[in-house]
Amino acid sequence: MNVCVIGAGYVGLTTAAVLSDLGHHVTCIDQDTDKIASLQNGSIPIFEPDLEDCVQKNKSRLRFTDDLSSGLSNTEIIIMAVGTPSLPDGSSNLSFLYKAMIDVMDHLASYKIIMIKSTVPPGTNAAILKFLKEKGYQPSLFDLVSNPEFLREGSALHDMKFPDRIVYGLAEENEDLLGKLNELYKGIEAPVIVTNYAGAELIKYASNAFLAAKISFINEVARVCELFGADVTHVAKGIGLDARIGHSFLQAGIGYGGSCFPKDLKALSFTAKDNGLQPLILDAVQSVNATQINVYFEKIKALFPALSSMKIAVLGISFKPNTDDIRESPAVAFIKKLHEYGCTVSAYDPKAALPKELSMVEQTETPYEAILNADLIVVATDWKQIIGLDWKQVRHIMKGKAVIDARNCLNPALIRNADLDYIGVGRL
Ligand SMILES: NC(=O)c1ccc[n+]([C@@H]2O[C@H](COP(=O)([O-])OP(=O)(O)OC[C@H]3O[C@@H](n4cnc5c(N)ncnc54)[C@H](O)[C@@H]3O)[C@@H](O)[C@H]2O)c1
Ligand SMILES: O=c1ccn([C@@H]2O[C@H](COP(=O)(O)OP(=O)(O)O[C@H]3O[C@H](CO)[C@@H](O)[C@H](O)[C@H]3O)[C@@H](O)[C@H]2O)c(=O)[nH]1
Repeated sequence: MNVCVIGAGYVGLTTAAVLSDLGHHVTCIDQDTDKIASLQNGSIPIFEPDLEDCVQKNKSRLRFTDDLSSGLSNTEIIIMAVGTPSLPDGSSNLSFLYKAMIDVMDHLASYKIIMIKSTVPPGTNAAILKFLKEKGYQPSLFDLVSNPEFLREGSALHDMKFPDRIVYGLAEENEDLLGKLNELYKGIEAPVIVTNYAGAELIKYASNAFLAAKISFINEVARVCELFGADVTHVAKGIGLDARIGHSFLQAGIGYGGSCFPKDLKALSFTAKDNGLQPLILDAVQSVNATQINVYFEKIKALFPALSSMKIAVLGISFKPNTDDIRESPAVAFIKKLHEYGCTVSAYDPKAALPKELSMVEQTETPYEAILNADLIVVATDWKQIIGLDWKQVRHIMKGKAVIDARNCLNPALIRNADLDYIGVGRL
């Protein structure tokens, strides 16, 4: 099939790469001319494992352009993967999506399937359909499908090739349309859920909210563990063995970040309130997350009264391992907090860079440079390169002895064996 993907971000690029790998001819369009120029030169603007290889492998079927009209010709399916970031009030900024929809509709000369892969609050697909009809675009020229995406950064290609489910939200039952959609994803084995627009939109939001709830739950349990001298990793293992609960998303730490959970929780909460419902659990999940960094910070302050005059090595900048994405990264928030408190911070990450607003903070090429003469270390992102450091060497070059495991990713015995002090939250 000929497919067009609008938006060359994490989701757009992954979608384009995977669909071309399935044998489709894909045009990926972005309004960011620099991004497109770099893609046309074979350079992938983000770090995502396997993405570059997949793009390279399928380059005969994959094209990047900023020219919508050339990109849309001969296309059967158009996939919207533009950003839907938070507005200051917590609602979703849908302006990129509306603009992209209008641009596409203005170029439509024959029937197309338009799929919205961007994450949008319940009610959005129906509102867009109504908006397009009111604008006078011919309903016979297009079908609008909600097709939320569940990939994780750091394992995006794998997640899209082996999804837990494929979800289609439709305006009404339509066997021909479903046939085309199944052709698009032919080669991907997954249960297919067909529902209405709001159902599809809510499957996406409820999934993210549930996963975020598991994280905030275990983070709150870690705080309780701290009171009673229990190890939260033992508790997580113990509860996770109950098949009804499961082990995943029970790693306590400095909280969830990234481009999705924070914004999607805010947007779902906003949408509920906007429609007269007080979302008690969603708000509690966010409150625990928003205060989790403070829990670590207060603990460090209590242990080290001279904190503000100390040199601190923060290992990890990205919001999670295997990505260079720093959107809503708890590591970045931690670095900011330490810097504002007066500490001298030296940060390291295998792939991510500090944001411009923290340009006064030193970022080193290697973890050992950051650690050199540090009074204490904060492990803020659980990269395997950081977990696997030579901790005896670390002890040798740092000034102090304390290692704060803000991701519960280290083996305390290994750290203590290196004559270092292991400090977690809810850890023995
Ligand atoms: N990042 C993830 O892990 C992930 C996973 C699942 C779903 N999502 C959802 O997918 C959507 C995209 O997320 P992302 O992380 O890829 O975003 P992103 O910010 O990385 O990329 C969005 C891209 O869209 C482009 N764009 C914006 N308006 C455009 C227009 N009118 N025409 C052409 N291009 C335009 C931007 O230039 C940008 O390159 C969001 O709704 C997000 O919530 C993201
Ligand atoms: O036990 C855990 C698991 C995760 N996290 C943190 O939670 C955040 C999100 O992690 P993850 O879900 O792995 O990353 P994302 O790439 O943001 O993916 C989420 O958000 C995407 C965008 O909506 C969805 O598509 C995915 O299904 C969903 O997992 C990160 O800061 C992690 O460090 C924890 O603190 N503890």
